[in-house]
Amino acid sequence: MLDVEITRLDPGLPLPTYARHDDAGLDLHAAEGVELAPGERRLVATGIAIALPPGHAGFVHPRSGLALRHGLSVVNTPGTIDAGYRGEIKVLLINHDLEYSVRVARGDRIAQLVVQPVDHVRLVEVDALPGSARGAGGYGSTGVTSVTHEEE
Ligand SMILES: O=c1ccn([C@H]2C[C@H](O)[C@@H](COP(=O)(O)OP(=O)(O)OP(=O)(O)O)O2)c(=O)[nH]1
Ligand SMILES: [Mg+2]
Repeated sequence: MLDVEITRLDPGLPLPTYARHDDAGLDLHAAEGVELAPGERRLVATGIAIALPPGHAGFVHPRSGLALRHGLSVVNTPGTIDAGYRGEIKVLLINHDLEYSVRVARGDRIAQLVVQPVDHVRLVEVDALPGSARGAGGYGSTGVTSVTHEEE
């Protein structure tokens, strides 16, 4: 278990917690109530600031239940929290629903923060890269699926 220092910029909110003990993400609370019209995005405060240890980063992920039920997600998913960042963690919410507004109340758990170790790499420039089975293949190179879209 890694200790991460946190300050509450909004003492009226509970600290983020893992909803279940082996969950990957700490649920982040909204520090303000907001209403998002269809397609609207809004930067929402969480009332906390943290000091991640060097060699780590935090990633702000959407919550699947809110995405499924309301189309509520994170624009820049996952948002990146740098180890050196001491400002307030904010969540860039977006309402993907085409019809309905989404209302978020202060205190709602709007997103989840996953803390992970991250490597720094030293880039070594070469004339040619080593071969691999995949090579430059991508974008469905391993086969097609039965997924379709409606033709105009
Ligand atoms: O969802 C997010 C994403 C970022 N941040 C904060 C923490 C992060 O360390 C800082 C910068 O984020 P990022 O590097 O993604 O933004 P940028 O556009 O590259 O800005 P900068 O030039 O400040 O790095 O903003 C958040 O609070 N929430
Ligand atoms: Mg940046």
